[in-house]
Amino acid sequence: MTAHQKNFIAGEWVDGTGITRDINPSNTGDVVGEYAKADKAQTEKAIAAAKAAFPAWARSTPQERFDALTRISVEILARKEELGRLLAREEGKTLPEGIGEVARAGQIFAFFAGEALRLMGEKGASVRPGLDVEITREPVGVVGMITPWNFPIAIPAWKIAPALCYGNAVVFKPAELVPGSAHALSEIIARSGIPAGVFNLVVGSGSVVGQTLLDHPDVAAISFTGSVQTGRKIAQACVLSNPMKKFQLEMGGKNPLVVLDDADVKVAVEVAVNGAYFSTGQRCTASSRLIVTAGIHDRFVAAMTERMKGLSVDDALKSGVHVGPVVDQSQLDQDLRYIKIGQDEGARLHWGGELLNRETPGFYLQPALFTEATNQMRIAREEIFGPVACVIRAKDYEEALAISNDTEFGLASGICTTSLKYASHYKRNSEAGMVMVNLPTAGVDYHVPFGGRKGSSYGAREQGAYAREFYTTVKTAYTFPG
Ligand SMILES: NC(=O)C1=CN([C@@H]2O[C@H](COP(=O)(O)OP(=O)(O)OC[C@H]3O[C@@H](n4cnc5c(N)ncnc54)[C@H](OP(=O)(O)O)[C@@H]3O)[C@@H](O)[C@H]2O)C=CC1
Ligand SMILES: O=C(O)CCC(=O)C(=O)O
Repeated sequence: MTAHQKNFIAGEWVDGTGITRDINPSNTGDVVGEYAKADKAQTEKAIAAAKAAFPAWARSTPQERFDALTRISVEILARKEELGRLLAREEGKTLPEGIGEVARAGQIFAFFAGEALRLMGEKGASVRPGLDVEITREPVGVVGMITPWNFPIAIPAWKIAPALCYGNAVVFKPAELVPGSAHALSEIIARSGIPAGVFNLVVGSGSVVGQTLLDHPDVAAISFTGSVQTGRKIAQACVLSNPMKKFQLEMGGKNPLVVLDDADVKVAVEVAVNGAYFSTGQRCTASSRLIVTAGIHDRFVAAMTERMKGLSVDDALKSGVHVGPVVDQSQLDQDLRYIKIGQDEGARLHWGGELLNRETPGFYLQPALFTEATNQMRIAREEIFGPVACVIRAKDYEEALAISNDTEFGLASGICTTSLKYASHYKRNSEAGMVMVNLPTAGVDYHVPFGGRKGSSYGAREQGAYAREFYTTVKTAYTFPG
């Protein structure tokens, strides 16, 4: 077993007060690594280091920030196979999915390297004679990042890259389940030339490290992705802290995919299988409600079942595998609990849903498809976060749209149709932050905004140039030249 990896605080690699073990969900006998766990005092040190380093970094030139972010991007992209393997081994995504996610992280850093050069202010005339008005953007300060396990490198990248780009200092708390990718990313950032203290890694639990970030007055902002339950706690803590913190929350989804009578069945099945089951369904953008109109329903379900029979569910690192394991025992228990709930509610478990034995001990679950579900059932209303989807029959487009919007979430939505009229209508009327036509609800570009409505998201959008809303604060300056 490898020696344990350390946290990065004030430019030094430091030991923690405990150890967390990173377990491979494809083979629970395989320990990916051991990582130092920080406590409250160490988290406070990281915050103090970030606070001390912030003023100089805030005044660094766009060229310095461009250079550092470019170096990070270049190294991530050069090592995408190796890092993708680490990611697949610790999280259970398939190897191509892992490599794809790492590449996306590298591209995100490249994008924000360019953004450092593009940040401009505005200058205008005052409504009062002889005065000038300038509007500029300044960094927010120390930003705490609390990230989930399902995208161990892309989500940290899309928070850390814009934070550094706009001159903020960072304290990064990854999910305890996936410290390996977070540590590898932190090593790359540590050698990028960014001054000591500007970036800090503190691995540890949400209740200790996360809570310390929330409680500390020197943390100016929190960027969070994870469950709705934790998101609510974070919102309350940020509002009650003194001074109040800026915060953004990216939370759950119960994303609908509408399949209309006029859809190309082959396209619809590919879109649905990808959206519902790839990355083991562990995406907040996953399509877990398949809303299918009556005229295509039976053909769609039959073709979907055939396609699902051909999915290979196995060790994430094996070639040719389509669906890797569930991330851990607790998530697997949640998936199985919901499969039972669906059956008890009267939905029909049409295909899959059983535990699978493979060569190595892992959390293998056959992707599950429910039919005869209604939108009132818990399996259609609550986020399961696993390879479980349900088909809901709709009589026509209007009913499908109404069901699609009848949810407390609003992250992503999709429609499969060959009709321009319905595609356009759906894009305008779907109550989601991201709408896809003939494409899976999951899988997005890195240079455009990401986020949702209703219970899915709170605060400014992430990714693309829109990220500057969260990571900068606006200043309005008036000058009377005399
Ligand atoms: N929408 C999304 O993108 C995601 C949704 N989920 C949903 O959440 C469920 C549970 O997953 P899980 O990873 O446990 O999600 P959580 O919301 O519990 O965790 C997300 C992050 O928040 C941290 N955290 C937990 N509690 C606190 C707290 N009190 N204060 C500060 N930080 C905290 C976690 O730390 P740590 O875990 O290290 O203790 C982790 O880094 C999933 O089954 C799924 O339904 C999960 C991941 C992503
Ligand atoms: O769909 C994607 O590519 C991103 C999804 C995501 O960020 C998430 O599931 O947490």
